Amino acid sequence: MAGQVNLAVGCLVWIEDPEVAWIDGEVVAVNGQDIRVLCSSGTTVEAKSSNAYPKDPEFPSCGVDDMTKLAYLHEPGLLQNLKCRYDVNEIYTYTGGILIAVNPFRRLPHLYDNGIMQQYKGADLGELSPHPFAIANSAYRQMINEGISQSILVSGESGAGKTESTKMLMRYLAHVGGRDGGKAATGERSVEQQVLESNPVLEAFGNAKTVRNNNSSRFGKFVEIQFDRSWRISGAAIRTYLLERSRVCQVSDPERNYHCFYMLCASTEEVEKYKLGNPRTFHYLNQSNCYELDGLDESKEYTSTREAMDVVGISTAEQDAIFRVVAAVLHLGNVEFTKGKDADSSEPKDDKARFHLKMAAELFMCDEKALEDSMCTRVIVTRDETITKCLDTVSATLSRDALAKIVYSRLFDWIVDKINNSIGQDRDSKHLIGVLDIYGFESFKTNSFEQFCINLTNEKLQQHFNQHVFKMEQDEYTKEEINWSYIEFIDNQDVLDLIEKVQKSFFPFVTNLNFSADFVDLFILYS
Ligand SMILES: Nc1ncnc2c1ncn2[C@@H]1O[C@H](COP(=O)(O)OP(=O)(O)OP(=O)(O)O)[C@@H](O)[C@H]1O
Repeated sequence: MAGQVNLAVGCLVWIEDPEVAWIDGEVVAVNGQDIRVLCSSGTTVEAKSSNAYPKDPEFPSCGVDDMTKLAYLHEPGLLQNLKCRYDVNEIYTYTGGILIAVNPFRRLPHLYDNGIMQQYKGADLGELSPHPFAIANSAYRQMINEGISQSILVSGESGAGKTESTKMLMRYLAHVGGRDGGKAATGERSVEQQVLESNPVLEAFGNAKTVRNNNSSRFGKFVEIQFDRSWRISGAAIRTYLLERSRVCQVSDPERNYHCFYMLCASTEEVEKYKLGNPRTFHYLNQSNCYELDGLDESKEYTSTREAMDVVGISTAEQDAIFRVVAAVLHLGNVEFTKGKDADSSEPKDDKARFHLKMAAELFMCDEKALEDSMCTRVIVTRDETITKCLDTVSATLSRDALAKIVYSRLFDWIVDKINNSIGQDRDSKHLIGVLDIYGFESFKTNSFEQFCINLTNEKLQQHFNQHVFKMEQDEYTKEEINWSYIEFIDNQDVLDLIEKVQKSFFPFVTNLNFSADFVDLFILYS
């Protein structure tokens, strides 16, 4: 859009600003490609006309509830609209059939009560103010009217509010499709209640404090809500993707490891039972100086996580087993290595390392020597023989961390399976609504491989968004025979090539861990 409009004195424009992103003003002089702009802040700036974007003089002061109503669809125009709405507490805005949510960072309970849910029931998309309830309602209606399953994608940067939005979508679906009365009368928990109640458990093991978000989901989640012939919820399944495994043994300041580690260390009884202690004494936690979260009592969190586990059908014995593994992972991280007797070999460094090795083995319920060997040696199987090769201290440490990551991610998968078994799936269901909450990414100098994958998938989503919304608008204009210059939407080949490369290089490794099915699905979803 920039540079395509002839600017004359008196035109209103947007100019990029390094501090506030965009500033608006009026063109007061034009000299070829150079323009002088008197900004609304009172300053005068010189700019190239090719870098200026036209500003709509008739832009309504409270903005518009659908971006496609804007005169100019460029970045400053979209941001201005979102900001105007945000200033009057309107955090939701449509772009065609897509809902944009701006994180309010404070509770707005009046937006989500039962009365509001009731209002959206049956209303057409666009009839009422933009809202996640409207999106969920539209998916539910379309499923009924067209008889086909629906999916809702929730995407955005870390801390943008995806999980909160997902919870609102689920609450609405539970409201319109739930079996109120029925099971509740018998004291049994309904499917929708169980799906909502599984959140605290998943968050305890899959969420962590990051720079952006104190409760950041470090995994992607696809919740499938299944419906019966009378369009009532009859089953559900939670599928999780791409748990950030590297966080188990690598945490950068001021972030934290997964919440469950700190909760466990705060429970006096368990600390004694599992020979734990202050989080500062564990290598997997003390790489960062952040141990506490403002306003959060970890020992209370531990109790509520166990209560939430009761609710989703995880027995007390299973809960004990889960936390035993969490404690074992902490002990494992403290097993340091020193050079062994043979060349390029290694062994536990000292008595302290031996103690943690013994504890880890005890808690994993495995043989101590076998656990040591699994870290200090590598077994190579050839056609003719089996060779056991010693590992030096660096390789043994890498083996230890790999083991911790695999154990933790398997534990997470086990918990998800357990929740799914308890909720129960309706194998006969022909219709479902899927909600995909793909976890947010942050751009750091050294992103982990998991973050790299997420960035790729989000980039694909972004492309999908651009193509879908603006292509839809173009089609609409064509239908109405409005003169509209075509934009050609070309898939970003670089991104496609990169995804292909990642798939090829990553799958053999992933297959070893039995995660291939999830990855294939994920990539199919976005490819
Ligand atoms: N609609 C909302 N109302 C009130 N607070 C919100 C809302 N959306 C987000 N927040 C606040 O922002 C925080 C971060 O939101 P959320 O956890 O949903 O982000 P996210 O996009 O899922 O992040 P990540 O990808 O890191 O998991 C929440 O803990 C909450 O405090």
